[in-house]
Amino acid sequence: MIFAANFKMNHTRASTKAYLDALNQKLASKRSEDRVFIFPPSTALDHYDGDFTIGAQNAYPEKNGAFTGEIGLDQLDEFGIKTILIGHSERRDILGEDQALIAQKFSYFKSKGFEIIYCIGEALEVREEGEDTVMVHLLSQFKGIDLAYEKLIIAYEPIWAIGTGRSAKVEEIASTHSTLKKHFDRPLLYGGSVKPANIKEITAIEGVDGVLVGSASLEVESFTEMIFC
Ligand SMILES: O=C(CO)COP(=O)(O)O
Repeated sequence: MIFAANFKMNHTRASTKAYLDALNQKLASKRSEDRVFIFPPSTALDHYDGDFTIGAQNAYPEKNGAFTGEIGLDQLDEFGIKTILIGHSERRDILGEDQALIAQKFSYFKSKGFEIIYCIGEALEVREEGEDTVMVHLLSQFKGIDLAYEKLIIAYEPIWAIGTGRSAKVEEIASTHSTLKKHFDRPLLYGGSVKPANIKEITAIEGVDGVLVGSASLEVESFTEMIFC
């Protein structure tokens, strides 16, 4: 199983370090086949030792240059970061990233050999149109994305389940994952209100290879409870 923590705009450099120290101790007894990813805010990127992978929540698809407010390859290289999250709905919807920019980021970081966690997801009004419409929407978010990339992990995160406390139902996750998996042979994570109370039933679903967790990953006790569920 893959357990990925997306801190979003939470935690500081100091609190990330304290979190990772505590996480590291707990991970001493982790199942060797499980993988743990942490995506801290960019100000907390650093070299950290431990049985986990640190990734960037975002970066601009250039080495360096005149891109005010962004970080690029040079800033990630400084800390040996080789993992990136791309396509999160908050970046698509709040920061206005379109599919062309997302695909550009994908191609750039693929060319640099990054492991990419690529997010897709639909809004509630799309879900309400039914599974066929959901699929058309989700597949449109693969435009320009090489689904055969060997360092690709896909994360399905229905927007209506993110930060709402209301995860998608087991049947919805099972059916969406099984249809999505006809289109690629890569690990597929579920994200959206994953928490200790529902981790067992979500990770038991066929076609779920792991979880991408926001709110419930912010406390190290809660995140490790899920890893050891
Ligand atoms: O967006 C998410 C992870 O990327 C999910 O967030 P929540 O776990 O807070 O719903």
